[in-house]
Amino acid sequence: MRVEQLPVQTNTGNYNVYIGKGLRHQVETYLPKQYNQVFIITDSHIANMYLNDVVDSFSSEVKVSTYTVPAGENSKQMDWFHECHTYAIESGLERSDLIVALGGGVVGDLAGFVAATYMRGVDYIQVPTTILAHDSSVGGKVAINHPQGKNMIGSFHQPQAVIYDTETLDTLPGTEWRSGMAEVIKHALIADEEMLEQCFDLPSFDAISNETIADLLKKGIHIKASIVQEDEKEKGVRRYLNLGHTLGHAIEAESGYSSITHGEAVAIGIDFALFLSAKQFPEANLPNEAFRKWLEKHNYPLSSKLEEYNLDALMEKIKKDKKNNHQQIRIVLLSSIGEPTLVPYSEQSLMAELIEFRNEVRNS
Ligand SMILES: NC(=O)c1ccc[n+]([C@@H]2O[C@H](COP(=O)([O-])OP(=O)(O)OC[C@H]3O[C@@H](n4cnc5c(N)ncnc54)[C@H](O)[C@@H]3O)[C@@H](O)[C@H]2O)c1
Ligand SMILES: O=C(O)C(=O)C[C@@H](O)[C@H](O)[C@H](O)COP(=O)(O)O
Ligand SMILES: [Zn+2]
Repeated sequence: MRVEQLPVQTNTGNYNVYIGKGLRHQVETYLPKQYNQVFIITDSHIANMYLNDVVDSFSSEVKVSTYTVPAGENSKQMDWFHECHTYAIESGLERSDLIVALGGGVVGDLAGFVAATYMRGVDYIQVPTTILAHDSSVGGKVAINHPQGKNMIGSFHQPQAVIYDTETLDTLPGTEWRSGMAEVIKHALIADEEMLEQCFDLPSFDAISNETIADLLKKGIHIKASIVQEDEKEKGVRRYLNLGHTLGHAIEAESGYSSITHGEAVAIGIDFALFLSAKQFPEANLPNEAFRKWLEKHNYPLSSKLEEYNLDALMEKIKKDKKNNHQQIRIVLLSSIGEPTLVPYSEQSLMAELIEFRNEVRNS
């Protein structure tokens, strides 16, 4: 079995992303140092499938405790964050110990934020189990949601390692493939035209070979790591990783973090960003038609979802987006494939665009 190692170097820490089959059985082997105690945070779906494997991967000298939150985005909130802290204290977790985030982006963001704050910060590792987590496990953004906005309470806290067992993807449901592939194609759109063509040419997600998905995940991780290395705390180019997220996050918050996945919401947001990009950069050769076809081919919700939301309510959420500056809304657009840029909009002009976009989707 081939294990690949992708380095990530940031101002606050360097670490490796290990990617290969069966790595959940060897988690301890890939840790950069020894820990006396580890505290594994996971969710109720993953606990049934992979928790025992990860627990068993530690030698008997290491004390292992585990905590399981309900599966789903609603665990990325204050009550569960507090519960994790309570259980960590009761388990006797010390400052020199390790937190393990075993799961998708929800567990990764929650457990990462627990690690960033427990005793003012302890080490943690990411053990991702979803396609989407090729994005969330790298780069150190950790957070929980607020009813008024996505990831509103959080920190930057880099993991000590990312140990990505691609075998776990065998059990991932179709909806979660769809969610994760939206972040894969996002990485392609902002940085790699060849990868974008590869995404457009994919067969249905359940027919993608192990080699192809591993290749796409590595390309996505490489793009993400390069951007994070240049701008760890999102003062500049890291904002480009937010392509599709201005509208995407507003949709998620409006849905009460329940009826749509992160990636599906981001996919709608990317479609909107491409719509705006074509107007801002009329000379550019943008893949709007190909992207829309890709959404249709893979059954992403678009028109049905857009009809569900009140545009004024979405705008209220957009006005709280973290990229905004001096009350000005700023959206990531593409001036061409691989050339993202941040474009300011007034509330009025963006509302006019949202209305036009919804009409365009209705008529398409
Ligand atoms: N920190 C970042 O940089 C970053 C980047 C992208 C997304 N995110 C965040 O990630 C979250 C979404 O992550 P996600 O899409 O992984 O969702 P998730 O963690 O909720 O996982 C999706 C679902 O799949 C289940 N699951 C996970 N792995 C499985 C497996 N191998 N087999 C079967 N079922 C499995 C989970 O139990 C859950 O029900 C959002 O909160 C988003 O904001 C963070
Ligand atoms: O890592 C980043 O930076 C990203 O923007 C990646 C996004 O895919 C991810 O959803 C992230 O959590 C969004 O961060 P936020 O700061 O917009 O909440
Ligand atoms: Zn995202």
